[in-house]
Amino acid sequence: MRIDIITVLPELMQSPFNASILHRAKEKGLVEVHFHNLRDYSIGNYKQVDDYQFGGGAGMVLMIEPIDKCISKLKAERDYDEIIYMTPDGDTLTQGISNEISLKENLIILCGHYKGVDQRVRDKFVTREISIGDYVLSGGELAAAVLCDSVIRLLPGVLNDETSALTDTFQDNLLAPPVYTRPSSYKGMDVPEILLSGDFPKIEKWREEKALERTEEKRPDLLK
Ligand SMILES: C[S@@+](CC[C@H](N)C(=O)[O-])C[C@H]1O[C@@H](n2cnc3c(N)ncnc32)[C@H](O)[C@@H]1O
Repeated sequence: MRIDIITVLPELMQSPFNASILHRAKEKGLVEVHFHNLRDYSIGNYKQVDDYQFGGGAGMVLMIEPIDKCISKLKAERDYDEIIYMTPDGDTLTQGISNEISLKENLIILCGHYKGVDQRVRDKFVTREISIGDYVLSGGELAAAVLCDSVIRLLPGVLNDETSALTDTFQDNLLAPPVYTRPSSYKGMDVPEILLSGDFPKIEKWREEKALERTEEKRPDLLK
């Protein structure tokens, strides 16, 4: 998979991609992530990427021309499956959306800033709009990092044991069951005996029951 991220703050994006699973995925050549500084496509003597909004009002708007220049350059080099705009009024990110996007090959992710991007960018270039929740961030960078993390960990070969992602919360519309590790007893708190039994069919059944119990208790909406 290749991901091209367009941003006015590429420096904000470095660290999430240089640690842990995302870093490993890049090292293994399973994903390529490229950052494009929108300021490299700025226009005019003042190297502008944003301007006041028509009609007045507080907050600058990212202009269409630098974004058009950047996207056109990328599209001239390869085909993209999706051009995603991170925005609080997009579809709320779910595991299902991440699963679906993990099957794509080439993605552009556009990060907004200030009041967002000129609406014509959304009308003309963007194929999908994604929000990471009902709150407003200062820019799309952290949201893009969240989307990328949730997608990249699903790519074959990224996790040491691929079945791990399949047993995570939200896969199968269930929350994950509780997990424990050593020691089996700590200050009077014992790990459920079944997990120490070595009886894997029974352990599997116990996990299914606990996943269902937890979902009924915390997220009954998922069961509907
Ligand atoms: C300050 S916000 C702009 C909010 C916009 N004026 C509005 O009310 O919808 C700046 C940028 O942050 C990003 N952003 C903010 N909240 C987000 C969220 N919940 N999910 C995804 N992106 C978000 C978007 O790229 C947005 O263009």
